[in-house]
Amino acid sequence: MTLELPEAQTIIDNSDCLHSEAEVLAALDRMAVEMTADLQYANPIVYTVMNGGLIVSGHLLPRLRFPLEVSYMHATRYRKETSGGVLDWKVKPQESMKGRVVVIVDDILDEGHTLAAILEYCREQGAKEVRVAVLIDKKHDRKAVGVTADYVGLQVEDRFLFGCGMDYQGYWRNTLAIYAVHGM
Ligand SMILES: O=P(O)(O)OC[C@H]1O[C@H](OP(=O)(O)OP(=O)(O)O)[C@H](O)[C@@H]1O
Ligand code: HPA
Repeated sequence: MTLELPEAQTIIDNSDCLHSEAEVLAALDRMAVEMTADLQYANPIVYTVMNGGLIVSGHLLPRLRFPLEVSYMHATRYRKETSGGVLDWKVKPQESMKGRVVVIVDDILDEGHTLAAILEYCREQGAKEVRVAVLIDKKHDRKAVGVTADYVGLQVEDRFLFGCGMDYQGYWRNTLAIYAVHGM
C-alpha cells in the first residue's frame, strides 16, 4: 500500500533521530578502515543485499580503495511489515563464487534469518570465505543461532528503525540518518 504524502511526512516528523548523518558517515569510515586492513589483498566479490543494502553500499564501496568486484542479490522477508516472515529470494547471485572471498553488505542485522540463509547459500556455492558488513546491529537476544557480522557500524537499540536503506511501510530508505518510528 502506498502512503499518502502527509502521512509519510508525519512519520519522519514524529520519529526519533537515533544517529545523525555525521554519525553514520563516521561509522562507515571506521568500517572501511577495518575492511581495508582485512581484505585489501583478497580480491573479493562484494554483494549488496537489495533493497536495504543499497545506501550503505553506495557510501561504503567508494571508501574501499582496493581491487574488488561488485554484485548484488535480493532477498526479503519483511516486505512493508514491521516483523519478518518467510525469506523470499527475488534474485540469487548470478556469478560463480567458488573459491572466492565473498563480502555481504546490508543495512541491518536484526534477527539474522536473512543473513543465515545468505551465508548458507554462499557456502553451498563454494565461497572460500564469507565476511559480513552491516551498518547496524540491533541489540536484542532474538538472533538466529550463530549469525554475527564481521564489520558493524553502529549498535542500535531494539526499536523499529528506518533510514539509510531501511524502510517503514516502504518509505524513507532515502535518508542517511537513522530514525526510530515514534512509539515503536
Ligand atoms: O536480520 P533479519 O531479521 O532477517 O532482517 C534483516 C533484513 O531485513 C531487511 O530486509 P527486508 O526483508 O526488509 O527487505 P528489503 O531490504 O528489500 O526491504 C534488511 O535489509 C535485512 O536484509
Ligand atoms: O528495524 C528495522 N527497520 C526496517 N527494516 C528492518 N528489517 C529488519 N529490521 C528492520
